[in-house]
Parts: sequence; C-alpha cells; structure tokens
Amino acid sequence: MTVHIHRSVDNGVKQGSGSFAGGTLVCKCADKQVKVGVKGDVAHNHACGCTKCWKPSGAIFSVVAVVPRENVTVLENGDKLQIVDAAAVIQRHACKACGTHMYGRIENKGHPFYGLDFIHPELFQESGSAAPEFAAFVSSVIESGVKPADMAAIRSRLKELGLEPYDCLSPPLMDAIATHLVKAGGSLKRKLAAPESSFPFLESPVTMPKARAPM
Ligand SMILES: N[C@@H](CCC(=O)N[C@@H](CSCO)C(=O)NCC(=O)O)C(=O)O
Ligand SMILES: [Zn+2]
Ligand SMILES: [Zn+2]
Repeated sequence: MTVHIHRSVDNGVKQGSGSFAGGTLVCKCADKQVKVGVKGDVAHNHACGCTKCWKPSGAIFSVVAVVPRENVTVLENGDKLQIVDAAAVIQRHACKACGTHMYGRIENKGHPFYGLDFIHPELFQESGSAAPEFAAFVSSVIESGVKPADMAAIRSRLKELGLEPYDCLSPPLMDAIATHLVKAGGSLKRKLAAPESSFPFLESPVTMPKARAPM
C-alpha cells in the first residue's frame, strides 16, 4: 500500500536552511489572496493527524508549526479571514473563500502555548523554513475516516520518513505542558478522572480557575 502522508513530506522530509528569516503565507485563492507575514523561522514543526488542523486535499496529515504571535501580521485581504471555531482552544483564522487556515491563535493567557501561533509552513511563498520533526495525534486520523487496519502502514511510513509517530504531542512538548500545569497549581490526575475533551491536557489551565472558585 502506498501511504500518502502530505505532499510536502511524501518524497522525503526536506531539511530547513537553518537561516530562514521569515516569509509570507499565501492562501489558495486564484485572486485577492490572503497574505500573512511571519518574521523568523518556525519551531516544533510537525505532521498532525488531528481533525482540527487544516490539511490540503489528499493529505492524511496536516503539517503545522508554531511562531511567536507577535511575529505574525496580516498583510493583505484580511477581510476574507474568519475564525473557524471560536470555541476551540486554537482559533484558526481561515480564508472564507478557499478554506485555507492562515494562522491559529490561542487567546487564553493561561494556556501552556499562549504566545505561539500555529501556522502551515507549506503556505510560505519562500522555501527554507525548519522541517517537520515528528508526527502528532497519529491515532486521530481514524476520526477522519482512515481505516484502523491501515495504521500500521501509516506509522511505519512516518518512521521511515524520520517523523516519529506519537498519539499526543512529542515527549518534550508533553513535558512542557505538564511542567506548565504543575507551575499553575494543577494536575493531570483530576482532568483524567473527568476528561471533557479528547485532549484534556491543553484545556486544563482554561478550566482550573473555575474549579478553584469559592463555593
Ligand atoms: N482527537 C482530536 C484531537 C484534537 C487535538 O487535541 N488537537 C491538538 C493538536 S493541534 C496541533 O498540533 C490541539 O491542541 N487541539 C486544540 C485545538 O484544536 O483547538 C481530533 O482529532 O480532533
Ligand atoms: Zn483564499
Ligand atoms: Zn492538529
């Protein structure tokens, strides 16, 4: 079986230049494209199998990375942007005409990743941004219709590409989230006892203040 992960990695992961100074993300519209400027290189670039991240047609995975939010500026046709799901932790600003997600922003200041915007490096008109390093939320592709029987081949292909598959985020990112929770005075134990989302870790700081409210 030929496994297509995402066209930007299917022929091998292309390493970044190591000196990417930033660039412009461009949506898929034929005209009046939304353009978003990003200063500097991306970090934590990864393939994401979750149902929420934008995937180009034919891709099983999204390729998504983070940049500091202050480095992101809408340059052109910002009136075409709309938030896909205002209730989501990551508010994805997408082009109303072509559906491309231009940037995802976290507005909750207590969130472990507050201050970072999620972007799709394949939308850069320039080349050389840092390459994907791992694959996250791999099991979640089943939620998008992938057959469970195909998972072994998908994980095997990800490993072959050097994108270690994880069913949440990578260990360093999970450690960073756990550290943030401990510093914020929370614990995973309580959240896992009553998970209200498929990924409770990221929402813990959002719900913790409610749990602490005086009776
Ligand atoms: N099984 C779910 C998982 C969705 C999920 O939790 N996605 C993560 C990672 S997105 C980038 O790596 C997340 O943080 N989501 C928060 C949000 O999307 O707002 C599914 O597949 O839907
Ligand atoms: Zn568009
Ligand atoms: Zn995702």
